[in-house]
Amino acid sequence: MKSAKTVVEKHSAPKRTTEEFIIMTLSGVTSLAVLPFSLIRLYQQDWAVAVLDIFAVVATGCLFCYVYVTHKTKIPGQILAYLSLFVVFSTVTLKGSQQLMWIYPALTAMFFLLPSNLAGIISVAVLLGLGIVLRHDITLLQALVFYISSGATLIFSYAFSSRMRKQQQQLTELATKDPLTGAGNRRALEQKMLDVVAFQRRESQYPASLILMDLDNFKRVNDIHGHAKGDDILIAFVNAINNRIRITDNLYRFGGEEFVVIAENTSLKEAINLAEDLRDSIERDEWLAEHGVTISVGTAKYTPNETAFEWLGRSDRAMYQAKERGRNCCCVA
Ligand SMILES: Nc1nc2c(ncn2[C@@H]2O[C@H](COP(=O)(O)OP(=O)(O)OP(=O)(O)O)[C@@H](O)[C@H]2O)c(=O)[nH]1
Repeated sequence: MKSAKTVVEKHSAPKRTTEEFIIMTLSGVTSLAVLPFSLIRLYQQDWAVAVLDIFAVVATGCLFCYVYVTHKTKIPGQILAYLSLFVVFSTVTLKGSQQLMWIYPALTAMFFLLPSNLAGIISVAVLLGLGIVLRHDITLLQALVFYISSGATLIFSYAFSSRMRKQQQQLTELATKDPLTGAGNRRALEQKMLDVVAFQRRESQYPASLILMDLDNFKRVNDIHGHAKGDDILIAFVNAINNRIRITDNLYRFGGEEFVVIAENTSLKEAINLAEDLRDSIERDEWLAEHGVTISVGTAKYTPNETAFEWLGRSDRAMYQAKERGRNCCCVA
């Protein structure tokens, strides 16, 4: 059994996610890049385009500040994507083909702000729309150059953004999942506990409980059946627990044969019932029973002003109590 003492207690400043970085870069650059043009349009008294440009500068500036302060990205990303297209489309409609080159950065940005397939569909629709708007303004050869160059931009952006998202997902899994069992790893557990404790300090009316499970006499199980079978048992155990808990509950591997369920919005009574259900489902699992697998369980509800370390420590002590009572049972802190 591992000690609970190494759980990180420090609240580090939240780091910027890739999405935040992308939206802040795009909105910041757009705001600064369009600013001189809005001033030129004002100077030229080209009011319609000046209003559009000033609108783009202010809106993208606001989006930058909003993401900087709140760290939220979903809605700001969508707004930025549609806003860029709207401004480019409107400027081309007002000023003609001389404004067409703005479509290239707008198209590229779309693929990093919206899901790749949606961005692809919208981009094709916008390119067709621009073709209709400019049908009397450009020659056939110019149209051909425009469609081939914008099509190439579109394909490149699609390929690059899809690949980036896939790699990002793989990296996230590597950083947060236990490679053997697929349960959340210790780092993910620590982060989740800090998040839950922070939430509990704001919204204490929603109870949260920890259920700490330790496989009994696992050393002996390994000695009898071999280490490889021991690994299979850990995988089967995680599958059995995942089949029983709610989708909103989270299962983490805390140490070698020690696992934690964080049950949010769950009272102590409900958590005690769940802990007993989990213990029972492992005992009743035919294959696990064949290998003599049982678990000892410690349950603790979050109490106000407690740190994540203290909370986990209480559930750890409850689990030790269960071991002392002869194993294959549940105790409450
Ligand atoms: N197969 C396998 N075994 C592991 C893994 N991680 C830890 N273990 C084994 O789990 C065993 C844990 O042993 P102990 O901490 O002594 O605890 P225990 O034998 O389960 O005894 P109690 O917890 O007191 O019931 C050790 O033999 C570890 O080698 C793993 O990833 N795979």
